[in-house]
Amino acid sequence: MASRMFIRSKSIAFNTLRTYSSSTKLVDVSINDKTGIATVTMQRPPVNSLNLELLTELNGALQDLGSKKIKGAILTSSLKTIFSAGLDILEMYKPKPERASAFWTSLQDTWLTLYSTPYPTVAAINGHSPAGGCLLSLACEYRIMVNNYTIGLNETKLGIVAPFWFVASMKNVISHRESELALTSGRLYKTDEALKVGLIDETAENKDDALAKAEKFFARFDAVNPIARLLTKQELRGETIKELEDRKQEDLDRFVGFLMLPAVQKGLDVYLQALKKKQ
Ligand SMILES: CCCCC/C=C\C/C=C\C/C=C/C(=O)SCCNC(=O)CCNC(=O)[C@H](O)C(C)(C)COP(=O)(O)OP(=O)(O)OC[C@H]1O[C@@H](n2cnc3c(N)ncnc32)[C@H](O)[C@@H]1OP(=O)(O)O
Repeated sequence: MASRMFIRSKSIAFNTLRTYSSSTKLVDVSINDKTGIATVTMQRPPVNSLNLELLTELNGALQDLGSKKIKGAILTSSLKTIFSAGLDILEMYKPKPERASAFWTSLQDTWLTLYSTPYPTVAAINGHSPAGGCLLSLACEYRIMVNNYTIGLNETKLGIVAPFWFVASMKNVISHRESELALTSGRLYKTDEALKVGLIDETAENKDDALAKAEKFFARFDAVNPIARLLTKQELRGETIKELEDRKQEDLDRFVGFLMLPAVQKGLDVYLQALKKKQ
């Protein structure tokens, strides 16, 4: 990507741990030379809502890492209290069909990339993570969440429906029963509740604690053959990936068609007004 800036800073004393860094406007990537761990940071204030541009940059960054020798990648946020507010509602509210198609395709592609990375992935969830934010976390292999925030697939609360691959992402992590209860009611779990049902794997005191715990997770693979690890991951995730690949166009058509329904637009309008009135 033309706007991407590559910096190699081996000789800079204050930055010796960050020998590779690639930063776009919305996504920062740094690789710690000592640990081999990449940190991918979403940085779209105020809430890291996932619009076409953020998704495109995120997908590009995750793909680039596939060609580097890294031990693992951590997905996190630059914001103090929000991991990601999910899909940018403004991409779905009164959309132009071409933009809506490009937007949804970029979400499908980002999920496919993240769900199938050759390197291990951890979501360091350092803030609220509703809907699309939860989806990104679910696509990682391990989730560590800072205390006192919320996470879940709350689509029904917006009058929209989580597509089959959102549902599959959830069902591959927590039980079918718990998924049904959570998705139909649009439940957002607090950190400790999410831990109880297995939606997250560990809690953390703060972001630094989450990053330290992510490093420990990657260390589990020190004594594991990387090819065996990757083939096992592919075996476990392959069916879900194939289903979206096979049904990509159908899923896109459903999304765009769904957005054009007056009742859906009305629901989004009400939700947006409620968000704004909150202050
Ligand atoms: C069978 C057919 C299937 C077809 C498929 C069809 C449809 C499915 C499609 C998609 C699935 C959807 C997935 C989603 O991700 S939808 C998005 C869901 N997200 C949310 O519900 C989160 C909403 N936000 C919040 O709850 C809060 O903002 C927060 C994240 C908890 C942060 O709270 P805080 O108090 O810190 O901030 P504010 O609430 O004041 O927000 C600041 C500012 O940001 C705006 N904003 C918040 N979230 C979003 C968002 N997701 N998109 C766009 N904008 C957002 C908010 O309105 C404020 O704006 P302002 O202008 O007032 O400053």
